[in-house]
Amino acid sequence: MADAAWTSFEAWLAERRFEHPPLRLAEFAETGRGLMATEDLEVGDAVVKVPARLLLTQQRTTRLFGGSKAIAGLKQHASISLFLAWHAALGYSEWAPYIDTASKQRRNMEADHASVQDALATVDSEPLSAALSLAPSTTGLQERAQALITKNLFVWAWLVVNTRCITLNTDASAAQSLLDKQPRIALAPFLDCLNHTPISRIQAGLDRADRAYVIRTLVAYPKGSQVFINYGPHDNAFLLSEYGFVVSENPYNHVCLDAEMDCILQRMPSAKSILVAEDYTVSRDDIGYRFLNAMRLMVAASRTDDRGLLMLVPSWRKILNGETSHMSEDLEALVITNVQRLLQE
Ligand SMILES: C[S@@+](CC[C@H](N)C(=O)[O-])C[C@H]1O[C@@H](n2cnc3c(N)ncnc32)[C@H](O)[C@@H]1O
Repeated sequence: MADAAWTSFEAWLAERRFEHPPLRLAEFAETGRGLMATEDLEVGDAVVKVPARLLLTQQRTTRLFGGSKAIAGLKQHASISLFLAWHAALGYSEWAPYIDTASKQRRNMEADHASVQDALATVDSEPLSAALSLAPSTTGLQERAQALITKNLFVWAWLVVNTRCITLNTDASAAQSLLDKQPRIALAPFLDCLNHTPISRIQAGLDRADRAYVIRTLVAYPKGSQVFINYGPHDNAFLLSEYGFVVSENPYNHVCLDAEMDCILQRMPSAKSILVAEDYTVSRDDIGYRFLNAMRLMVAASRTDDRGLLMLVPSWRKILNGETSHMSEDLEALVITNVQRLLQE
């Protein structure tokens, strides 16, 4: 794929001593722009190693505003978006070759995915006004930012971050810190040209020895094929709203039955008072655990009165605690019949 923006991006990477594995930008019929292996990749090979110094994190974006505490106080998504919008507006930024490759994707998204309009509706313009009002006016930055950063530009930057950022602290050693801290996000040049497939298997994380964010593939790729990473266990509804695309045969697809269940529960006040009515799902290969257990209680409730149900609740709770698999053979057979009927409807 001959692309002037890509050529200058490659030169930009080389100037920064970023050596990437044998991948190049290419256009693919199914997925659009992505990265192609120019040599065979074996299991365990690095797909990308982004030097830590090139990761666009909130710390870096805060430096743009001279370390202003007010900017550091912004949420990280807003802060990185602001950095991108600001550098895109300047036009002569040292980040321009990277920003140019990222901006190509925006046009794809707008042209191809009506759902992006929904995503735009959810973009909160607050970070922009917060950023602008917080920027120290004595430096003239506030006035310049107000003149240069339009709402459209900021929305573009917001979408770039949304669709291209990685989460840094996902490895096992950071699991504990994830419990009490927000995930730390970053833009990672070059890595963010990799497309998603739910069947790719990867190992990803910060490598202290390499001082880089490293992704290794756990599946082999022959020369000439598209190399994928896995953005996470997302169903198509999530992929569409967050990234603007869907994949066929997505094993994470599921149907939410909350509305149907709520309708049934309206007629069963006693069961409704026991169940938390949400997150009832079924997928192609799996009947959601919450859904199945709710059906067990509802079937039991349909065969008895309120007092009878209260007597049954302890044995139903045993299923929740993993102490038993069902309340009785009879009830379980009825549950299966009811689930089948509901799914056919
Ligand atoms: C991190 S970027 C990947 C590189 C991007 N395709 C590009 O041209 O720069 C994420 C975006 O790529 C596209 N994408 C990723 N995986 C895809 C897939 N399997 N099918 C279609 N589009 C995909 C979507 O537009 C998504 O928002």
